[in-house]
Amino acid sequence: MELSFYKYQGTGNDFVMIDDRDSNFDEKNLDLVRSLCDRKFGIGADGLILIRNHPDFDFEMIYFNADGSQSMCGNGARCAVAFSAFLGIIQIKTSFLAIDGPHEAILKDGLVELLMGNVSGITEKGDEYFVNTGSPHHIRFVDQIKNYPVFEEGKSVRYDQGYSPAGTNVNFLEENSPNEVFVRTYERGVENETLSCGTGVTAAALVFGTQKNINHVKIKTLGGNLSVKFKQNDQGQFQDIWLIGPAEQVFSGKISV
Ligand SMILES: N[C@@H](CCC[C@H](N)C(=O)O)C(=O)O
Repeated sequence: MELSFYKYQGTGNDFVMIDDRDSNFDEKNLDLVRSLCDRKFGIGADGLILIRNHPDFDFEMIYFNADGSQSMCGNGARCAVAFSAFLGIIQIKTSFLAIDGPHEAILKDGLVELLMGNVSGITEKGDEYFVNTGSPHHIRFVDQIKNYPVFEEGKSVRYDQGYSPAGTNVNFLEENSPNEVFVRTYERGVENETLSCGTGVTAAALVFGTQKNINHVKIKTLGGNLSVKFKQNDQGQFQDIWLIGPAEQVFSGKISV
């Protein structure tokens, strides 16, 4: 059988996208997800996304990491919005469902603005932090980030007993300026550093923005630039969190499965 697919990337976080409005893709077939994401034997991607119909939303995004596990994906959601516009499902604004609940998004100035779920707060872990932005994220500030051993240190925190059994994504941050931070992320489910992680840079922006007392943070990643805007209430909860950045189609094709 031949499967039609599209390949998207959002600041270098790359995804196999499948128009599954007919619900033909067997989402229990994790071997198929893994083989499609394989960079040697398949299409190659950090994750795979199914776009499905939903009675109450413009569409439903079903996201898988490259290893077949599931969580919320910020860059993947921005790509899903761009893909849904390409398919003609949406125009400028959308309301869609993801694993962590409903989201809104706007296509504006060639970028995708994604409304993230509310965040209950930041947990301090010594001089490091934990934030759940739909996916779990550990945050560590480092010096000389471009030379930092992200794979080794990220893997060590990801498998730390304190995060067992679910594990966590791990983000390393360095301040570039009072309103800009460089972020590198080790991603659970990819089990490697990715060029960018949307839920990760959102977590990073909430920590950095709180420290600097600002509510608009610019982010640089190895894969490009993003920004995050948010509001914080007196109880330390975050709302109106917008992740903003590019999402582009790279190629499309058919693969035998
Ligand atoms: N790349 C994603 C995050 C995907 C989920 C993560 N790997 C996890 O399993 O928690 C993003 O852009 O948010």
